[in-house]
Amino acid sequence: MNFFDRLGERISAIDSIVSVGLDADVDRIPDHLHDHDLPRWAFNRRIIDATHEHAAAYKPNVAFYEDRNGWAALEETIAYARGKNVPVLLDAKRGDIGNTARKYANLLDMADAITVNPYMGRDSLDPFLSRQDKGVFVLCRTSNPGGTDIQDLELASGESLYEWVASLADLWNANGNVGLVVGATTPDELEEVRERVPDLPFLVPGVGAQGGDAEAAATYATARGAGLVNSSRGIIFAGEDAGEDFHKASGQAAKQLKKQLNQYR
Ligand SMILES: O=C(O)c1cc(=O)[nH]c(=O)n1[C@@H]1O[C@H](COP(=O)(O)O)[C@@H](O)[C@H]1O
Repeated sequence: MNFFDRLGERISAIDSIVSVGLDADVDRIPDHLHDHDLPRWAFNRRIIDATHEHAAAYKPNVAFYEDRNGWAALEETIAYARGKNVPVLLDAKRGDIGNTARKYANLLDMADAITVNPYMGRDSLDPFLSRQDKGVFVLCRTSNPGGTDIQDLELASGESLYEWVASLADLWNANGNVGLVVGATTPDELEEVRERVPDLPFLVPGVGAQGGDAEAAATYATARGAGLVNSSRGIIFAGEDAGEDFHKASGQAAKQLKKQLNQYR
């Protein structure tokens, strides 16, 4: 089954478009977990137990696992999340020449979807796009302040680069497996991109810690029954000062975000 059909089923089943970002910053996980062999896995397991009823997807950002023991923690985390029937979107932002991209695309063997960077063009994404059963989220208008530096540049056609990327991604969607990443910190752009590509589901990061617009995020994220609004630090570190009970606050934060977003869907 196509990734977005599976995601749509998950969203309907739990009535939630929340993506829980598993950005397990080793410097912020509670002290008592540092006795474990894989502290990030111990942390994520508790977060998943506390949040899975509200999680349409989990989104581990690989940056938080790219060091010694990180990969083992990531593998355990992904297997556990998928074991709970929650799709896993690997936030890897890959994109390289075709020969290298072929190898990067092997990441999809362990996850349900991935984020990719379109800067190097179509051939750099082909190895991902050809995986018909997996989701491919193309960076379009990112949530960070520097998102304006390149993505907002006006092309000769009068449209901006991020608008052009949205249209290209639509062309690349022959397998029905392409989505876009559009940040919640730029609600006007979210609306514009949604008008331009009515059929592409969005991953909308930037609510919570980055202060993005939850109403706009929920209003524009969904297409073909699928779409995600992600919060990472706002959920997983909600109980940072609660010691051994840290995960309870994360469960509450995920539930709260679900309710907030559901007001606008
Ligand atoms: O691709 C992403 O997920 C992403 C794109 C973007 O434009 N902005 C953005 O914040 N992200 C990721 O989404 C997560 C946001 O984390 P919080 O700010 O803690 O909610 C991080 O993993 C970011 O790398």
